[in-house]
Amino acid sequence: MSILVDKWFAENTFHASEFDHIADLVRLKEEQGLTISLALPALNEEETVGNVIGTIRKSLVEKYPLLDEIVLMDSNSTDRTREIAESLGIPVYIHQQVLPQYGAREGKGEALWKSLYVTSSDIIIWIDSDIVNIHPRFVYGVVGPLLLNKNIHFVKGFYQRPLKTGRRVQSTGGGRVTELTARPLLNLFYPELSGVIQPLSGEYGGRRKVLETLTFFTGYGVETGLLIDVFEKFGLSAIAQVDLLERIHHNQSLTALSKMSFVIIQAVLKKLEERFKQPLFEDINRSMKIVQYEGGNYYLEVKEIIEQDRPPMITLPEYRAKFYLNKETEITG
Ligand SMILES: O=c1ccn([C@@H]2O[C@H](COP(=O)(O)OP(=O)(O)O)[C@@H](O)[C@H]2O)c(=O)[nH]1
Ligand SMILES: O=C(O)[C@@H](COP(=O)(O)O)O[C@H]1O[C@H](CO)[C@@H](O)[C@H](O)[C@H]1O
Repeated sequence: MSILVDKWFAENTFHASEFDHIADLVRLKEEQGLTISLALPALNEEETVGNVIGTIRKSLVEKYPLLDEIVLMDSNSTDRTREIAESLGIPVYIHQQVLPQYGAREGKGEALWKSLYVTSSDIIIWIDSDIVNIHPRFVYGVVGPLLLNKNIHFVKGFYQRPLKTGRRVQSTGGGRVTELTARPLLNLFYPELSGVIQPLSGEYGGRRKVLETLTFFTGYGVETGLLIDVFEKFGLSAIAQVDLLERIHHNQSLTALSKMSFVIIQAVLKKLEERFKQPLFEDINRSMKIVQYEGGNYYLEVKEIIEQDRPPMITLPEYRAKFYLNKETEITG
């Protein structure tokens, strides 16, 4: 196993600087007849979303036509996120209003799942919209391996992760759920994925023909579930990772990340049930007691946190009608 992981790590780990001749990427994209969409998940990101959109669009749409589409997939923000995005002229969707016949669930994964439906390209890239040090590399670095190697179907970014708490910024320390929950669990149960440096990174993407076949967890389990599913269905060689240098984002509180961890553990347990084809954990407790401390007193806040998933987008008739109807009629005549 270790040799397999080391070989993968050597062969499928890239650096963003390998792809900074963006004109070459555009040429590769056109030679392969591919299109590329960027979907931005956002929940109350008014502080950063405008700079994220402006920076990426200036470099990767206006200067170099690498991206064919940029959309914002909003989670019903209550701040100016949508207003800012609309003022910059990009399509804005509220995920709760997309495919309403399937209901609306809270969460980042729901936004990403529905972004498959509203975008149209062969390759979909996601980046978080709370990136403080945004740079085009967060997108072209993920696109690069997909254009370089047709056998790579899914690319994850990785980076140094400073941690900003209050006014203090430490050069490392971020990625707390990654280091304390996700990577330990993957090392325990999916050691083949132990070479993935940032399994939870929000900067990643892949080919539509792969992503549309995967289930999506609707909350913060989405990254974990997709990574495991791509590995299980397409193999480790279908996955690559790219060094995006450093990412500074809005760090959530430890309490918020404790809930995120609770979700990610559920995601791994669900994937284990699928691997062993047995309902191993269906009766586990999903009502979390969260310790709160206020005014010198402790109390327990009880919150039910159940990570749900959505079926592969390809199973939706609405999706097939949008992407395959012509092909189906071509075949059936
Ligand atoms: O229900 C949600 C929760 C989060 N996000 C977005 O998903 C990205 C990552 O979320 P967050 O920053 O909360 O996670 P963290 O990076 O702190 O783990 C950010 O762009 C959020 O705005 C979203 O679109 N919908
Ligand atoms: O990597 C992590 O531990 C968490 C929290 O990061 P920080 O400790 O606030 O830097 O952030 C990631 O996790 C989320 C759940 O997968 C992703 O949605 C985020 O994009 C990613 O930043």
